Amino acid sequence: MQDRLPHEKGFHVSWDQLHRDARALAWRLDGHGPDNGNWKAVVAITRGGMAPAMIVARELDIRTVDTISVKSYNHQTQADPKVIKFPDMALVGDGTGVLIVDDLVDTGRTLEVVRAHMPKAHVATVYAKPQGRNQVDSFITEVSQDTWIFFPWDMALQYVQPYRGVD
Ligand SMILES: O=P(O)(O)OC[C@H]1O[C@H](OP(=O)(O)OP(=O)(O)O)[C@H](O)[C@@H]1O
Ligand SMILES: Nc1nc2[nH]cnc2c(=O)[nH]1
Ligand SMILES: [Mg+2]
Repeated sequence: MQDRLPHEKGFHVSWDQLHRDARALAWRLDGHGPDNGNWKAVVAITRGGMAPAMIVARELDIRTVDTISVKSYNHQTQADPKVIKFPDMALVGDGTGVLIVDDLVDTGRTLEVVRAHMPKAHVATVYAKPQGRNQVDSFITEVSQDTWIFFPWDMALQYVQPYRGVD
């Protein structure tokens, strides 16, 4: 058995796939906000949540978009998550009517920190791993805990050797 090829070592998400999955997330959330089905605002968890948050906000016609910046991973190694920039807390309050959007939940530690500041918000991610799934109210696709998800902003198209490579 050969070593796995680079494109087999994780779950690789294209821009197109991300767009479809973020739209599916918006479809799931549509009409479920607390104000006659409407949501008050979207808060993206930077940086990975920004692209999905933009797509969700566009689909649900939510014009108020803010960010919360959490720093935890250095490449694939996790440190203690820290909030380094808060959203406008006067706007988001306890989180009622607020959609918090991130690209994925892995261990759930990032969301644990974010939820502590907006306990009534609805948390939505596009992808979820089992360990962090309970931190999320809505998600689209689950992958196994040992899968690394590669996002389009972290990748480039490149040549790969065929399975039966030439010597
Ligand atoms: O559930 P957890 O184990 O806490 O991991 C999930 C978080 O990790 C990644 O962000 P990262 O901290 O790498 O920063 P980035 O979004 O700026 O790339 C991802 O975008 C989530 O926000
Ligand atoms: N890109 C990426 N960032 C992460 N942060 C925590 N888990 C992951 C993952 O699977 N992929
Ligand atoms: Mg992130």
